[in-house]
Amino acid sequence: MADTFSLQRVLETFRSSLSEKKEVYMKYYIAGWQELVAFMNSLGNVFSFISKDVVSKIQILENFLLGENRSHYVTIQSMVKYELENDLVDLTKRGSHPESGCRTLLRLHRALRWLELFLERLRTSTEDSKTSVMCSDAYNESLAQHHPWLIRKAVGVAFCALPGRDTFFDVMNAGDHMQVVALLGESLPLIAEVYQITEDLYAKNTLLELP
Ligand SMILES: CCCCCCCC/C=C\CCCCCCCC(=O)N[C@@H](COP(=O)(O)O)[C@H](O)/C=C/CCCCCCCCCCCCC
Repeated sequence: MADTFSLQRVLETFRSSLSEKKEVYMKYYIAGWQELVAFMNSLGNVFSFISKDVVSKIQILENFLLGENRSHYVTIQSMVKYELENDLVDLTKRGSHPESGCRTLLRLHRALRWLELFLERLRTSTEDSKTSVMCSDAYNESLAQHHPWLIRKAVGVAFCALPGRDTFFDVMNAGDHMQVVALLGESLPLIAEVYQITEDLYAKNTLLELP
């Protein structure tokens, strides 16, 4: 992974994650999250409890991707099929498979919706828009409904430490504000497509509420 965050690279990674058959390659999905975590780490220690959680989930998925059953973890579709056919998923309460690929990826999948909503707000924001408000509105509309009160409070505190809109635009390393807005316009449909494909797959297999 390169040192400097680049929105273009996130875009390329999510683009690479989609196969011709519209399956999602785990390798690139994870790589996309690694880029995003690198960005979050650059924001300071107040976000470390969030990035630690994402990193641990990435690690669980990477272990599957490199492990002895790796041939079943090439795409999200093959992972779901393999884990369900072999009873490797705790479907109603946590039991003998508390860290299945399906439940771990579901947590990142929900966060991808937050990202989509946040970036859309950033894309359409004006000079006086506040990143903390955009971030927390996107959070309340997505991830918050899956988090207990304590996490929601801690996340709310972290949002107050977010840098302003100009800093966000600069760290994306995509040129001036107009270029960033254009690149966000290009990236968002891709992120939305990856999200929707995963959402439909999980819905079809009744996996959207995995414990
Ligand atoms: C393009 C540049 C701008 C955007 C860059 C954003 C970079 C964001 C990187 C990561 C986003 C956060 C992903 C959070 C994943 C959360 C997964 C989760 O829900 N975990 C909880 C449930 O897990 P289990 O207990 O069931 O295993 C876990 O309890 C939560 C722990 C920590 C709180 C997570 C809060 C997420 C808030 C999302 C906003 C992040 C703000 C980042 C600032 C840019």
